[in-house]
Amino acid sequence: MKIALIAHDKKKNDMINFTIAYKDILIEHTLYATGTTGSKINEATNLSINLLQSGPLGGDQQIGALIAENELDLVLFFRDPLTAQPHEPDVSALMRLCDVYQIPLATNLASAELFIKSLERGDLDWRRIIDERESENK
Ligand SMILES: O=C(CO)COP(=O)(O)O
Repeated sequence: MKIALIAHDKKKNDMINFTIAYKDILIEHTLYATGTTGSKINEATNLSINLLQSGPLGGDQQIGALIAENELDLVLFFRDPLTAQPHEPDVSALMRLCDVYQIPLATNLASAELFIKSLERGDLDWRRIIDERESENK
Protein backbone atom coordinates (compact mmCIF):
# COMPACT_ATOMS: atom_id res chain seq x y z
CA MET A 1 0.00 0.00 0.00
CA LYS A 2 1.06 3.58 -0.60
CA ILE A 3 0.76 5.69 2.52
CA ALA A 4 1.16 9.45 3.01
CA LEU A 5 2.41 10.74 6.37
CA ILE A 6 1.92 14.41 7.22
CA ALA A 7 1.99 16.30 10.51
CA HIS A 8 1.64 19.94 11.44
CA ASP A 9 4.45 21.25 13.64
CA LYS A 10 2.74 20.77 17.00
CA LYS A 11 1.78 17.21 16.01
CA LYS A 12 5.19 16.11 14.75
CA ASN A 13 6.08 14.44 18.04
CA ASP A 14 2.87 12.41 17.85
CA MET A 15 3.81 11.38 14.31
CA ILE A 16 7.35 10.40 15.29
CA ASN A 17 6.12 8.33 18.22
CA PHE A 18 3.50 6.74 15.96
CA THR A 19 6.05 5.77 13.32
CA ILE A 20 8.45 4.40 15.93
CA ALA A 21 5.64 2.34 17.48
CA TYR A 22 4.42 0.97 14.12
CA LYS A 23 7.71 0.81 12.24
CA ASP A 24 7.38 -2.94 11.68
CA ILE A 25 4.10 -2.44 9.84
CA LEU A 26 5.09 0.74 7.98
CA ILE A 27 8.29 -0.82 6.64
CA GLU A 28 6.16 -3.17 4.51
CA HIS A 29 4.61 -0.25 2.61
CA THR A 30 5.62 2.57 0.27
CA LEU A 31 5.76 5.79 2.24
CA TYR A 32 5.39 9.39 1.12
CA ALA A 33 5.65 12.46 3.35
CA THR A 34 5.77 16.22 3.26
CA GLY A 35 9.34 17.52 3.63
CA THR A 36 9.82 18.29 7.30
CA THR A 37 7.59 15.50 8.58
CA GLY A 38 9.36 12.96 6.37
CA SER A 39 12.87 14.07 7.35
CA LYS A 40 12.04 13.84 11.03
CA ILE A 41 10.46 10.39 10.63
CA ASN A 42 13.48 9.21 8.68
CA GLU A 43 15.88 10.50 11.36
CA ALA A 44 13.90 8.79 14.12
CA THR A 45 13.15 5.45 12.42
CA ASN A 46 15.40 5.12 9.36
CA LEU A 47 12.27 4.24 7.34
CA SER A 48 12.68 4.92 3.64
CA ILE A 49 10.35 7.74 2.61
CA ASN A 50 9.59 9.51 -0.66
CA LEU A 51 10.04 13.12 0.41
CA LEU A 52 7.86 15.82 -1.13
CA GLN A 53 8.06 19.59 -0.60
CA SER A 54 7.38 21.01 2.82
CA GLY A 55 3.63 21.51 3.34
CA PRO A 56 3.56 25.32 3.14
CA LEU A 57 5.76 25.17 0.03
CA GLY A 58 3.45 22.90 -1.96
CA GLY A 59 3.84 19.51 -0.26
CA ASP A 60 0.15 19.21 0.55
CA GLN A 61 -0.68 19.95 -3.07
CA GLN A 62 1.78 17.28 -4.19
CA ILE A 63 0.04 14.77 -1.91
CA GLY A 64 -3.27 15.91 -3.43
CA ALA A 65 -1.90 15.31 -6.93
CA LEU A 66 -0.85 11.76 -5.94
CA ILE A 67 -4.40 11.12 -4.68
CA ALA A 68 -5.87 12.40 -7.95
CA GLU A 69 -3.56 10.01 -9.85
CA ASN A 70 -4.65 7.06 -7.66
CA GLU A 71 -1.12 6.83 -6.29
CA LEU A 72 -2.09 6.76 -2.59
CA ASP A 73 -4.12 4.24 -0.57
CA LEU A 74 -4.09 5.85 2.85
CA VAL A 75 -3.41 9.33 4.25
CA LEU A 76 -2.34 9.85 7.87
CA PHE A 77 -2.44 13.60 8.45
CA PHE A 78 -1.97 14.73 12.05
CA ARG A 79 -3.56 18.16 11.92
CA ASP A 80 -3.19 20.92 14.46
CA PRO A 81 -6.70 22.33 14.84
CA LEU A 82 -5.57 25.11 17.21
CA THR A 83 -3.03 26.92 15.03
CA ALA A 84 -3.76 28.90 11.87
CA GLN A 85 -1.81 27.54 8.90
CA PRO A 86 -0.64 29.89 6.12
CA HIS A 87 -1.47 27.18 3.60
CA GLU A 88 -4.94 26.32 4.97
CA PRO A 89 -6.43 26.22 1.43
CA ASP A 90 -3.93 23.48 0.51
CA VAL A 91 -4.83 21.51 3.65
CA SER A 92 -8.55 21.73 2.83
CA ALA A 93 -7.92 20.78 -0.80
CA LEU A 94 -5.98 17.69 0.25
CA MET A 95 -8.74 16.53 2.58
CA ARG A 96 -11.37 17.27 -0.07
CA LEU A 97 -9.55 15.07 -2.58
CA CYS A 98 -9.49 12.21 -0.07
CA ASP A 99 -13.30 12.44 -0.06
CA VAL A 100 -13.52 12.78 -3.84
CA TYR A 101 -11.45 9.61 -4.36
CA GLN A 102 -12.60 7.62 -1.27
CA ILE A 103 -9.13 7.54 0.25
CA PRO A 104 -9.10 6.67 3.96
CA LEU A 105 -7.89 9.75 5.86
CA ALA A 106 -6.93 9.84 9.54
CA THR A 107 -6.52 13.37 10.91
CA ASN A 108 -5.28 12.47 14.37
CA LEU A 109 -3.25 9.89 16.26
CA ALA A 110 -6.25 8.00 17.65
CA SER A 111 -7.79 7.35 14.22
CA ALA A 112 -4.38 6.60 12.68
CA GLU A 113 -3.94 3.80 15.22
CA LEU A 114 -7.24 2.27 14.10
CA PHE A 115 -6.21 2.51 10.46
CA ILE A 116 -2.79 0.98 10.99
CA LYS A 117 -4.36 -1.97 12.79
CA SER A 118 -6.89 -2.33 9.95
CA LEU A 119 -4.01 -2.24 7.49
CA GLU A 120 -2.22 -5.01 9.35
CA ARG A 121 -5.42 -7.11 9.36
CA GLY A 122 -5.91 -6.60 5.60
CA ASP A 123 -9.08 -4.50 5.92
CA LEU A 124 -7.74 -2.11 3.29
CA ASP A 125 -7.04 -4.81 0.72
CA TRP A 126 -10.02 -3.53 -1.32
CA ARG A 127 -7.66 -0.74 -2.39
CA ARG A 128 -5.59 -3.33 -4.28
CA ILE A 129 -8.64 -4.25 -6.39
CA ILE A 130 -9.13 -0.59 -7.28
CA ASP A 131 -5.41 -0.22 -8.11
CA GLU A 132 -5.51 -3.28 -10.39
CA ARG A 133 -8.63 -2.01 -12.14
CA GLU A 134 -7.03 1.42 -12.62
CA SER A 135 -3.86 -0.07 -14.12
CA GLU A 136 -5.93 -2.19 -16.54
CA ASN A 137 -7.69 0.98 -17.74
CA LYS A 138 -4.42 2.89 -18.30
O1 LIG B 1 2.38 21.73 6.68
C1 LIG B 1 2.24 20.53 6.62
C2 LIG B 1 0.93 19.95 6.30
O2 LIG B 1 -0.07 20.91 6.03
C3 LIG B 1 3.37 19.62 6.84
O3 LIG B 1 4.51 20.06 6.18
P1 LIG B 1 5.95 19.68 6.72
O4 LIG B 1 5.99 18.21 6.87
O5 LIG B 1 6.91 20.15 5.68
O6 LIG B 1 6.11 20.41 8.03
